[in-house]
Amino acid sequence: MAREKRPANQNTVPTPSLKEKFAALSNLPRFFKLVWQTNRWYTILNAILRLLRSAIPVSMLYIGKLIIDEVVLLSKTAVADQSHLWTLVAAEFALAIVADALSRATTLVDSLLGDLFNNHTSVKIMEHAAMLDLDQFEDSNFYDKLERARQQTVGRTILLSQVLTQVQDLITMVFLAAGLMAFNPWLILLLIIAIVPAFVGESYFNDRSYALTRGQTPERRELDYIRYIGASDETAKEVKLFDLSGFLVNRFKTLSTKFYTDNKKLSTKRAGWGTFLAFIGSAGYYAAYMAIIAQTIKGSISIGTLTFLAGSFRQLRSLLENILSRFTSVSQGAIYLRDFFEFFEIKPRIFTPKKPVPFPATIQQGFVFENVGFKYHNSTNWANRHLNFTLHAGEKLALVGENGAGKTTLVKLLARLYDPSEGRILLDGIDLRDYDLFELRKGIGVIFQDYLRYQMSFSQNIAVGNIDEMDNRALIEQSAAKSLASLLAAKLPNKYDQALGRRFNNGVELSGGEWQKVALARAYMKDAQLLILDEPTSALDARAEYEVFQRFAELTKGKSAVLISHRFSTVRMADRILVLEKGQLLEIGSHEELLALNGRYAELFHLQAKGYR
Ligand SMILES: Nc1ncnc2c1ncn2[C@@H]1O[C@H](COP(=O)(O)OP(=O)(O)OP(=O)(O)O)[C@@H](O)[C@H]1O
Repeated sequence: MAREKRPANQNTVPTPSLKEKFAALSNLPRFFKLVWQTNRWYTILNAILRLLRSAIPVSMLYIGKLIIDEVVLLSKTAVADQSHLWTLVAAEFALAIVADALSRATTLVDSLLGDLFNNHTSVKIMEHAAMLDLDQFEDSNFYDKLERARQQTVGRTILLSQVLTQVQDLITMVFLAAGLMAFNPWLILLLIIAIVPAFVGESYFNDRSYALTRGQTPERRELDYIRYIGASDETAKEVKLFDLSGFLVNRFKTLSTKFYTDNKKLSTKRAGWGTFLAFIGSAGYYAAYMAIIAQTIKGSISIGTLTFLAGSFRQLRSLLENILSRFTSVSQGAIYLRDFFEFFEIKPRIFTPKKPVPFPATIQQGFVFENVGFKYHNSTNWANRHLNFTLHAGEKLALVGENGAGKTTLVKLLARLYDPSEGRILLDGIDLRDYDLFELRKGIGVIFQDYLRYQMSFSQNIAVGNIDEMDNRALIEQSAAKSLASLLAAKLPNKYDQALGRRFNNGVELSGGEWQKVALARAYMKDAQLLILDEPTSALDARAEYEVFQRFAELTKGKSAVLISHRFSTVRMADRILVLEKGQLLEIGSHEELLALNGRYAELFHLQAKGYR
């Protein structure tokens, strides 16, 4: 998409044209559909309340006119019956009460509907984001879009009431204009002349501020990020030891000062022009006022009509001003809506085919890599290339290679977090892409080296391995026993219900190796056909690692497994070892075979063994 390639810099974000703004209004029906879906009863109630409110101003003005005319009449003549006058006053009083009640009811319904809308769209964003691919999350353009969509959920609540108020004001204006036309049509013309300059000014400055905010999205993300690393439990240790706070504060100051200066420049200019244009508007109003006064003196209209016309003119002027300036913010809101809906248009590229093959209950042959190559979308280098090998059913395969050799990428391809850029991966003779994605992910258990340390309870930290079994305490305890995490649970004050991490009250922090045992238990939560452990034991002490792998071999008998480790004491327990270099397969075979080959594996093995001698 051309828009995505545009560097998000304030100077390069063009201001939307009037045509673009009108075009953006076409997003409103879709927006209202979303509002309707949020809560149809509140939407209907809101419409009724606003319709009633729009008739109030003209009715008030008209009753006011009748009251004044009646007072003048009573003061000039000797009529004693004042009942008509008091009826009118009572009517105006009743109307004032109704107006106030309607206004409060509208505010209430607006805010309730707004809150519900906020929740509804936040959930939709979370659901949609969960469907998207890993590589989409690794794209900064995508993040900008996600960020803007998130901002929309709050901003759209305002848009909602703005659009509704706009409609209400338009109807009010029709009522008032009809009254004005009945007495003095040319006043409408004067009104328009008084309003247009202010509108043009508003519109210009709103556009500039939209462009400014939109252009600042990447920097705002950076600002949030700096704020987060500057003060969070996860980063505090490094920030202190490396004494980063000065560096972070400086970066924060630079960015925030730039925002402040940019915004200040615009706001100051806006205030200056706003004052001048408002002056033109006031001059128009007083010209009309003088004309009406002159007519009253001449006797061609009554004093009541004078107050009615002056009131109508004043109200129309502020209504028109509001409507016109609101038009700019509504249309800009509608342009933001485009960002919001565009986010929902991002479709995952990795999905279940229309007629998926069910994932095998027991893998028969295994996984076959046929000339598999993969390149990250933001990289020109191949992370994996020309991979040809078979992971047999029930086989334990270890991946060995230097940092960046492509081991993690290979297992991500197995779990279909990415699809190969070239070649294919077959499972029991069928392309991985033909299987049901959900079943595939259920059938494969993966623990990555950068597994998450959830700030949740001990049992929940294990249950995330198979969230459907969250309440199955027996299974959680069994899994913990398998990974040796159960010994740890026994020592915690609240056992399996112990909150982990320091973020929330009474949380207990674990050591790196202890966290790994907890994460490892996740792998045992499901009866996976293929288990992938990406350096899951790097933080374990030597004895614990030995025990973990002994158990792992026993517990996963008959199941396929892929292990990534830099420790050869672990690696040699595998049936076969695959040595990767620069993304390509260099050697494959059992520990003994590779030693006999005397190639890279043998070299690395002896290198490590020497270190222990
Ligand atoms: N998300 C990504 N986007 C772009 N390039 C990536 C991404 N992840 C990894 N790479 C690159 O792909 C190559 C292979 O990375 P990979 O993580 O698979 O290596 P690895 O063998 O698992 O390394 P390590 O032993 O350090 O964990 C590296 O050159 C790395 O820079």
